[in-house]
This record gives sequence, structure tokens and C-alpha cells, in this order.
Amino acid sequence: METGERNELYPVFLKVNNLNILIVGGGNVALEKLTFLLKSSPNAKVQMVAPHFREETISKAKAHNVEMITDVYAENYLTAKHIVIATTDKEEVNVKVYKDCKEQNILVNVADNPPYCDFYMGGIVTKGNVKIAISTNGKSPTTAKRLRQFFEEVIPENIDDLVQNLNEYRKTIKGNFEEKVEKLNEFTKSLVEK
Ligand SMILES: C[C@@]1(CC(=O)O)c2cc3[nH]c(cc4nc(cc5[nH]c(cc(n2)[C@H]1CCC(=O)O)[C@@](C)(CC(=O)O)[C@@H]5CCC(=O)O)C(CC(=O)O)=C4CCC(=O)O)c(CCC(=O)O)c3CC(=O)O
Ligand SMILES: NC(=O)C1=CN([C@@H]2O[C@H](COP(=O)(O)OP(=O)(O)OC[C@H]3O[C@@H](n4cnc5c(N)ncnc54)[C@H](O)[C@@H]3O)[C@@H](O)[C@H]2O)C=CC1
Repeated sequence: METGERNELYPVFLKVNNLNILIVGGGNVALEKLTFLLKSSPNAKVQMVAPHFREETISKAKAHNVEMITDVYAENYLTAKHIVIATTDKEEVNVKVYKDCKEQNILVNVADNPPYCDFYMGGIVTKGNVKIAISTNGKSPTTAKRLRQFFEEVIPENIDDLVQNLNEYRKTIKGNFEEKVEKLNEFTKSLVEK
């Protein structure tokens, strides 16, 4: 069914190893969000705060130097944070996290709760230097997951060779900016010609 709706979210590729991320909660949802975050960005700087952490969450966190603080959420944990993900089983705690973040202009995602998200986590495909992020505008996370699996399958592993080769080639091209752009476009046009 064509509804005429359009995804107006703006994707960015964050250097999360330069940013301080807080995950509130240490249960199943925290583990899911942490797992996808670290799968894409193994060096992300993450701190977690929860009164209780599940075993699997602890193993994952330890393997990636994620700091775990055993405590209930309090506003002081937002200090110096850029991005916060709330995953607790207490609606009122998640809403408090959301409001505290809004007051401090910190980007916040209440997992699985779109009205309380400044941004959504997406499906992510990584092949060497190439990364594709997928969003269904929050309409169907399952579709995002299936598309991620589809692109993981169809995008060739050696796509990174093309990137590396063109990176070398662009260093060797002489001339001004326009001439370089023209050469690179000429060199790669067969990729999009039917
Ligand atoms: C809006 C968003 C906000 C956010 O959390 O950021 C959101 C919201 C919700 N998710 C829900 C459930 C599920 N989420 C998944 C999976 C993923 N969810 C992810 C992102 C997002 N989920 C954001 C939108 C992304 C977009 O725009 O498409 C992915 C892509 C990335 C990630 O989690 O890091 C990751 C796949 C990663 C991968 O595999 O690559 C599965 C599938 C499964 O696990 O098999 C299910 C069960 C099936 C189902 O319900 O569809 C529910 C209902 C909860 C309830 O029942 O109450 C809501 C709430 C609602 O929709 O209202
Ligand atoms: N598990 C799932 O796949 C799904 C869960 N949900 C909902 O998401 C919420 C979380 O689910 P789970 O992660 O499975 O629960 P969980 O019980 O595994 O984890 C909840 C976490 O929140 C922490 N927590 C509780 N109070 C806190 C506080 N004041 N400050 C900081 N942390 C606190 C707990 O210590 C625990 O680590 C629930 O409301 C659930 O209904 C929704 C859809 C799917």
C-alpha cells in the first residue's frame, strides 16, 4: 500500500569512540542495544548504570571495556554524556531519563519507544570501510533486520578493494578539483550503467 509517507530522518555516521554513551538498564533490551552498538563500533565509549545486570550483559560489557555501575539511575550519571539510551523495565525511569536529557540537550533514545527517541538505532551492514545504515522510520524493525541480512549477503566482501583502489588512485590524479572529480567519475561510471 502506497501511503505517500517518507522517511525524513537524517542519517549520520558517529565517531562513537570520541563520544560518551550511557546505557541505563542492564537487562535484555540493554544487551540487544549494546550488542548492535559494539558489533558496528567495537571501540565505542560506553558506560552502563543499573541496580542489576544480567549475566550475558556482564560478559559482553567486560569483553569491550564497558564500565558497569551498579546503581539506580540518577541525573548525575548524565554528566559529560553525549548520547543516552534508556532500556529499563520501569516506564517512569525511562521517562525521567528522557526529560533529564532534553533539559541538557543530550541526544536520547528510549529503546523501543519512538515518541521518546531523538534518534533511532538502525540496521547496519559493514564491509570493510563501507557501511550502510537502514531505517524504516520506526515502522518495522523486523524489516530493518531482514534488509540488513539481505545486504550482508548481496554486497560482495571485496567491495572494500574498490574503495581502497580508488583511495590510492585519487591520490595519484593530477590537476584541479574539477579535473579529479571528472576522472574519478569516468573511472567508476560502469558501476551504475545498465
Ligand atoms: C523505532 C526503534 C527505536 C529504537 O529502539 O531505536 C525501534 C522500536 C521498536 N522495536 C521493537 C521490537 C523489535 N525490534 C527488533 C529489532 C531491532 N530494532 C531496531 C531498531 C528500532 N526499534 C528503531 C526503529 C528502526 C527503524 O527505523 O526501522 C534495530 C534495527 C536496531 C537496534 O535495535 O539496534 C534492531 C534490528 C537490528 C538487526 O538485526 O540488524 C525486533 C526484531 C527482532 O529482534 O527479531 C523486534 C521484534 C519484532 C517487532 O516488534 O517488530 C518494538 C516493539 C516492542 C514491543 O513489543 O513493545 C518497537 C517499538 C515500536 O515499534 O513502537
Ligand atoms: N525483552 C524484550 O525483548 C522486550 C522488552 N520490552 C520491554 O522493555 C523493558 C525492558 O525489558 P528487559 O530488558 O527484557 O527487562 P530486564 O528485566 O531484562 O531489564 C531491566 C533492567 O532495568 C534495570 N533497572 C530497573 N530499574 C532501574 C533504575 N531505576 N535505574 C537503572 N536501571 C534500572 C534493571 O536492573 C534491569 O537491568 C520492559 O518494560 C519490557 O516490557 C519490550 C519489547 C521486547
